[in-house]
Amino acid sequence: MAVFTEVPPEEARALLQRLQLGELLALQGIAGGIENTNYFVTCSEGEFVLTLFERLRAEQLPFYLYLMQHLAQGGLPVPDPRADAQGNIVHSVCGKPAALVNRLPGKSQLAPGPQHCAAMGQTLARLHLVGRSFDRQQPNLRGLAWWNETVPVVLPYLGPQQAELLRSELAYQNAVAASADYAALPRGPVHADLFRDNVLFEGETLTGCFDFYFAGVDTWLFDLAVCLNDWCIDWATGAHHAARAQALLGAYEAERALTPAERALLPALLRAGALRFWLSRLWDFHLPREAALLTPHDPTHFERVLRERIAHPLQL
Ligand SMILES: Nc1ncnc2c1ncn2[C@@H]1O[C@H](COP(=O)(O)OP(=O)(O)O)[C@@H](O)[C@H]1O
Ligand SMILES: N[C@@H](CCOP(=O)(O)O)C(=O)O
Repeated sequence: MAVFTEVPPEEARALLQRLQLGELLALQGIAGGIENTNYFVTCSEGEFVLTLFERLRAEQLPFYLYLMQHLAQGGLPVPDPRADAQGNIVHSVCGKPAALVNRLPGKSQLAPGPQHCAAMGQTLARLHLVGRSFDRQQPNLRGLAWWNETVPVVLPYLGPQQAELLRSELAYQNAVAASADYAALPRGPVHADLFRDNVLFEGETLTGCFDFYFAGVDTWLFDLAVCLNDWCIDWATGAHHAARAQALLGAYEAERALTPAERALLPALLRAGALRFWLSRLWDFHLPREAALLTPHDPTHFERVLRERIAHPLQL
């Protein structure tokens, strides 16, 4: 994690009191994640996760928190935010906007096999389908507009070959986004960061998906591409892993078949998914923030994934 803000026990006790969750038994900073401050909270009413939002504004939070509530009510294994007696699910802790959600069981599977990938594909398709009846709107704030703003910020830190790749990929993605096939892609709420470390398993059963704080309305295909780029590659080289990808895509399509436009644009959106995380990792690496427990992610990994996706476009 990151603990950007140290939460004194009395602040946690005050929140538990407002939410009628009983006595604080333990408060433990979490070493995982890079965006927000997270603590495991144990109290007489159970186990929870307290998140203090460090970069997001309070007005952005209802979209994420109500989306989680909607998906949880739709039967998906996602955290359900706790409300106070007035029904508020955005709280304030240490002067920061905060949420308290149930702690999901299980552990991340960082070396998933085809069965785990199939479970991920099935859950992702269900998430998309249940999300259709969610009526709030918020764009993916790490989408094309953000890429266009961020490329000039990170370019000065790059060597000539990296800079050329970044510029040419951005131009390519702007052209893709202007195409008729792209306009035809089905859209809805997407998680947009469903990496292995944001998913929990017990054995081969998927028991949790969390960290919805990059969610937004975007193409379902982008969400699928983000998953494939993390779950279904050779993690050392960034190369496509056919068996895991077939498992993930097959299980996804058993719930929702891809449209012709989606099949046509999957190679382009795999590149988009790699560009998005190369950019955010470059930003975090070269323009880091202070935090008590923060391990920045390696940007060169997604440069490799992007080069792989360009050199070997996926044929469905
Ligand atoms: N609802 C949850 N249930 C169980 N563990 C959680 C939950 N939310 C967060 N975690 C744990 O906290 C860690 C950091 O959370 P994450 O949302 O990834 O942080 P960040 O928003 O900073 O990226 C995760 O790796 C996981 O171990
Ligand atoms: N998954 C992203 C970064 C976002 O971190 P998370 O801990 O919030 O998932 C990456 O790997 O770059």
